[in-house]
Amino acid sequence: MLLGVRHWKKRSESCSFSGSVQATFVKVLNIEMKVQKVLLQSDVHLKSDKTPVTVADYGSQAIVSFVLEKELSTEPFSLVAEEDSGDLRMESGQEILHRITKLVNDTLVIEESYTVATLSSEDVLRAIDSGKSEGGSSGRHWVLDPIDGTKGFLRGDQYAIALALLDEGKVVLGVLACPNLPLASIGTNNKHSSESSNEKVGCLFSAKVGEGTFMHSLDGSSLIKVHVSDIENPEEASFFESFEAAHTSHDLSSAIAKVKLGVKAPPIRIDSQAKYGALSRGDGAIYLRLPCKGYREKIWDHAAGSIVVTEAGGVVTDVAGNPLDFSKGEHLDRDTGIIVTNRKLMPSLLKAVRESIQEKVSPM
Ligand SMILES: Nc1ncnc2c1ncn2[C@@H]1O[C@H](COP(=O)(O)OS(=O)(=O)O)[C@@H](OP(=O)(O)O)[C@H]1O
Ligand SMILES: [Mg+2]
Ligand SMILES: [Mg+2]
Ligand SMILES: [Mg+2]
Repeated sequence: MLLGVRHWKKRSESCSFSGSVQATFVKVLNIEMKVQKVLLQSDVHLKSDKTPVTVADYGSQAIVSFVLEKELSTEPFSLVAEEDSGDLRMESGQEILHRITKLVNDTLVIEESYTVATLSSEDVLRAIDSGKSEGGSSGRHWVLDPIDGTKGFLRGDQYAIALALLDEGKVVLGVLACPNLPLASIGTNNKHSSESSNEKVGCLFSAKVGEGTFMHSLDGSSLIKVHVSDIENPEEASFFESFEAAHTSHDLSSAIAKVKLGVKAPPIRIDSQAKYGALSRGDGAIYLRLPCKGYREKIWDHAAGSIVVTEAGGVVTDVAGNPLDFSKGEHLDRDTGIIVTNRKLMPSLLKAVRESIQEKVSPM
């Protein structure tokens, strides 16, 4: 763990992102893993868009935001993050706010460099609302998904904590923690394999523009540079997609992968940006995300994952083949879907996607 933290610190100095932020980030993970085990139904709430949010989502956002702001006290601080305090400020939100405040204080006490006076509920609300920035094409903005794949988190499956840095609208840093992702490959196209890490679970991916992608184990015992699969024949590629059928069209991706490309392996369906992490180390060669028409993707669902993949040699585009544009505020500006693969497979994948979408629009 410490090895990963020191490594990150060295690579990130020019971006004012110190190792203690990373260390605290890892502490947040440990708390989330604990919360995941004991989570009570009463700790789960539905937001206005009917998606779930838990004490762990709010607690994670408060801690990461609090620590980042402290670390970066000498420069303007801007954070675009998923959660806001609206529901917590209502009468009905007081009980959950109390539990979040306790969780945040319990976590910060463990991290000695942040032992401040106990935070009040108002301090916690303020920390959560630090994430209200809108982002955009100028200056620097941190982008945080405190728990990506909340539905996976609640099932005890995959989830991620995703933090990225935008500079003039481009992603320049990303860190993706996947506490439930095995260190060993979960796919068939694995470039990365480690005999000794077969049983271990918990990976932290980090990427800085121009410097590649690294995978750290959460216990700090290993650190490796990772690369996407170099498979050229689509038939041999395995592909990732969302676990939740409501988040992507499983039928359309099956038509693209099986029918058009001849992919033989069944889809690997996992929650969250853990898909980007797994693809960056070559577990599979393709990630297809084809949401319902009208769904607008948020930048925090893709910023960290996309740099983790591109720095590992992969390509991330919309279905027209254009790079994702993170400079337009909290939404990606297109609603057409996202495809991810290696450079060799991208032309045939793009062609297959285009044809399948066309056939869906005008069935024979
Ligand atoms: N309708 C719809 N379509 C597409 N995407 C949606 C939709 N609703 C939600 N979301 C976002 O999906 C995020 C979860 O990531 P995945 O879809 O990759 O994972 S999974 O569906 O849980 O398998 C999830 O992230 P979190 O809210 O951080 O969990 C949402 O931002
Ligand atoms: Mg959510
Ligand atoms: Mg998310
Ligand atoms: Mg989230």
